[in-house]
Amino acid sequence: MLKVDHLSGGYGEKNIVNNATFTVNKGKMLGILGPNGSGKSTLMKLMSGILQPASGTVEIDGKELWQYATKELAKKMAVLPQLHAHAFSHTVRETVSLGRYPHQRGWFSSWSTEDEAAVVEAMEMMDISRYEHTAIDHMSGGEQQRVFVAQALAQNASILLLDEPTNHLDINHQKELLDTIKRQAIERDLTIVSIFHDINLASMYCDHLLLLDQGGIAAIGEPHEVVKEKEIREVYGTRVATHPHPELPKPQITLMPGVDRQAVEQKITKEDFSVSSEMVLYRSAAPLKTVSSAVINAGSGWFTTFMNRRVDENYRVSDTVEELTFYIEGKGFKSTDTVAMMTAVDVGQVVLENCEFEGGSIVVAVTAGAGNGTDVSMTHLKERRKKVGTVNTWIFVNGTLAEEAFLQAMMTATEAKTKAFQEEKVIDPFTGTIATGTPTDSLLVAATQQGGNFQYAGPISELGRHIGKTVFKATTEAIRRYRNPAPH
Ligand SMILES: Nc1ncnc2c1ncn2[C@@H]1O[C@H](COP(=O)(O)OP(=O)(O)OP(=O)(O)O)[C@@H](O)[C@H]1O
Repeated sequence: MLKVDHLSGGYGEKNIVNNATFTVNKGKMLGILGPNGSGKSTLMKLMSGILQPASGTVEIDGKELWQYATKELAKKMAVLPQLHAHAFSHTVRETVSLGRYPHQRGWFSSWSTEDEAAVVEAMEMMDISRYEHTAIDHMSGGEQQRVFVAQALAQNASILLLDEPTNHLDINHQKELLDTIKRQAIERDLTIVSIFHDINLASMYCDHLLLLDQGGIAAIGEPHEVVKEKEIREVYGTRVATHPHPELPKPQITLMPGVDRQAVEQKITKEDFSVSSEMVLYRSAAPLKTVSSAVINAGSGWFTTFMNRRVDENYRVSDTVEELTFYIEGKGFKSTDTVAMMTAVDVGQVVLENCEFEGGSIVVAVTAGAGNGTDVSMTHLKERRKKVGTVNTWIFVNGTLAEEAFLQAMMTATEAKTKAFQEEKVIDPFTGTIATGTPTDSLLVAATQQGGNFQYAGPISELGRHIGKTVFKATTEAIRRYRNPAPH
């Protein structure tokens, strides 16, 4: 265990680090974050004993740093300093072997099988064995960095202090290095303290984070307690947005540029939509912020092309995404910039509605098939397919939506669709009750993110009221057209 208690110090009279108190337990990894000059390296130097503290203590396993003899301390603690352009002419193997010095009695006179095994293992872990005989001044910055990490690992200390270990490394080597270090922490119960400039990497790999601001601890805790928009903005002086990592319960940040988005001013109306027997298509002049359950590019993103494609009733392919991607590209659109849905319903019967209101307007497009009407409260049957039936609903908003407004718009639209099914008395053929939708319905909300601000889109908000009313109207009309198609 590493314990830092009321630690202050710096260079000469002036303290750079002020009153730092924290502990790092065995098997845990602490990330130190902070802007340039905030004192991260100085704190590390105080922790490793390179600098004498002005006050406070650093304890390893209950004993203060100064009570350890140099070699004894080196067996306990390995340090990876910030890498500078030094021109060593040692080979990789020689450099890594230097990590074994605390285990030597005389210089290399007592090279043991244990020393050899530690060096070989460290070189393998850092993927540098093939450069074993290369002089490190002939290697790239990233390769050199891996050599020095291998040297620290070869030391076999229970505490690792790392100053920007991912400096110079490409994304794959950053990941490989941090995976290795993290695995070491878990398997060998190592205590790791590492300085990071990359907040996202630190959040992903560290158990705890410490945010330094002008030598003082501005925040300490689990990543979700430290990586917060307000804290990061205050300490780094830059605007960020936080969002969850897709696979891990760790927050990530995205920088917000100081330069505004160069958006083309536009107002979407239903007259901009093209309808053919093959598809309903809308192409926007500028990317629209979109949330959808489409087949291609579901989830959230920014897109300019929106497609509702008609497929044959007997359309069956093994990979729908691949087939639809191919179709989109074949039509001359970019699949990375297109949100696409499919339906077996006659898309020529699409209902398009404009709705103007205070501060904005919306366009709603609905294609509906009611042959597979499903009562969601009674869906106990597995195979339900009867006839053609999918409701694809698009809502385009001329306005700026907050995150919650996107989700509320989807809820409001779903309720409006269900009400339309009720109004049109669409029956679930398997249960005989009124259907609430179909099993394959899709929904899309896209906004220009210009003009009026809409924080909410629930049923009593200005935007929600109009979404509810317009989606209900368009869906009832689409169901009527499905039942009683108008000639083209
Ligand atoms: N050897 C030194 N002698 C005197 N002052 C120093 C020395 N090293 C650093 N400083 C000062 O201490 C302050 C903190 O430096 P430190 O290197 O700890 O910051 P850091 O957070 O690691 O920065 P960076 O992100 O740029 O690496 C700086 O203002 C710096 O000028």
